Amino acid sequence: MKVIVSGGGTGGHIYPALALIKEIKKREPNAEFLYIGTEKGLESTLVKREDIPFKTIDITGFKRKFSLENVKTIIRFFKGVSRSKKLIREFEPDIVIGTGGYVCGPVVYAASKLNVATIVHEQNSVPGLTNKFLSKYVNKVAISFKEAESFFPKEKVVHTGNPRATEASLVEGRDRLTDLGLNKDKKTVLIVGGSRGARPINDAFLEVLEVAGKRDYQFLYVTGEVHYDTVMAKVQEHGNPPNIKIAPFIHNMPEVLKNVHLIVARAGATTLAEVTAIGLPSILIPSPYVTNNHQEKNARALSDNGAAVIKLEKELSGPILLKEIDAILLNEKKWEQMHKDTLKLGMPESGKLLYELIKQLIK
Ligand SMILES: CC(=O)N[C@H]1[C@@H](OP(=O)(O)OP(=O)(O)OC[C@H]2O[C@@H](n3ccc(=O)[nH]c3=O)[C@H](O)[C@@H]2O)O[C@H](CO)[C@@H](O)[C@@H]1O
Repeated sequence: MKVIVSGGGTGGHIYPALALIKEIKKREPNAEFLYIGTEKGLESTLVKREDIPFKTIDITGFKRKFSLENVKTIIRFFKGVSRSKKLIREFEPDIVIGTGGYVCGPVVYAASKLNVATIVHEQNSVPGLTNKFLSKYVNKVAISFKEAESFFPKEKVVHTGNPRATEASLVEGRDRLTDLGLNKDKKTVLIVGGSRGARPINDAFLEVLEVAGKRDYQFLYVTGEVHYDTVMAKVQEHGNPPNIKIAPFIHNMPEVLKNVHLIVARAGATTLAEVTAIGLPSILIPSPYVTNNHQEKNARALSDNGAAVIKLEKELSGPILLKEIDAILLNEKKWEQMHKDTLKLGMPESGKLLYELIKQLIK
């Protein structure tokens, strides 16, 4: 099988693509892949770490308001389509799969025009602009939340879930805490603001750093690459508590998720696919800066089922965050209930479902 995958910008679009590649490789070791991304996006770092051929196109996002930038974006889009057609003709894929982010727009569109089988994978409960546009041209739309169904042509929608759920559920639970300077026998809270970090979450936690430093449990605090130096400076000022370890970014996050007891995070859809796959209780602070407030809707799908506690950014403060962490981590019964309710929402079979959809289209 020959597959082109395209998705990028942030981890939430890239990791599902990488997880899908892993899933196909597991079943068809001779399968060949080409990943198309942008040079500037996070995908250029993440995909290059894997042994996957990577090519780029030059494209920017579309602004919702009218602007001169949008005219340039349209020109870049058509240039991207023509470069994508070239790459597709050279590689001769059986299928082209887009996992969101604006880079997959020209790639998947070009494939549909060349009559190559196409799928877009939507991670969120409310789709982004690119996937909505592409849904008119593709053969199938694979969704992760049932709530996304109504945004797409009904006959094309298949509820596969997010292949990263499979990766998270299958990963070995080797001890990553010791590697990170933590105690593997203590309860651990992971604080992470999505693939690029989130300043409001960082600020809230920094407010209570000294109190948190006296807790019996410990923290793995992932700041995001761009915020790392600022946070580190503040942590040093507060005496660098030994039960709090700071990292800018974590590679192979599913391994770490298996080692922690609670996650405080944004409500990015791929993170949620991972936590539900393994039943990890969460405190979610949806980003209010995303299209159609989709993170809050992602988060509600969990909290409405007892799987997560939501704190909106406007009601977030350090003491409130620590109180919510205590309420879950120090109450076995509550933790157990959240664990069970979270697990019920998981779709660890997602990788297989998406693989089967691909096979159906290319047979
Ligand atoms: C600001 C923005 O537009 N965010 C969107 C973006 O978020 P973002 O890229 O933050 O998406 P997610 O939270 O869904 O996924 C992050 C991914 O990165 C991984 N990870 C994260 C931190 C780290 O240190 N190491 C690591 O590997 C996580 O395990 C996960 O696999 O894509 C998501 C999926 O479409 C959307 O739901 C989000 O709304």
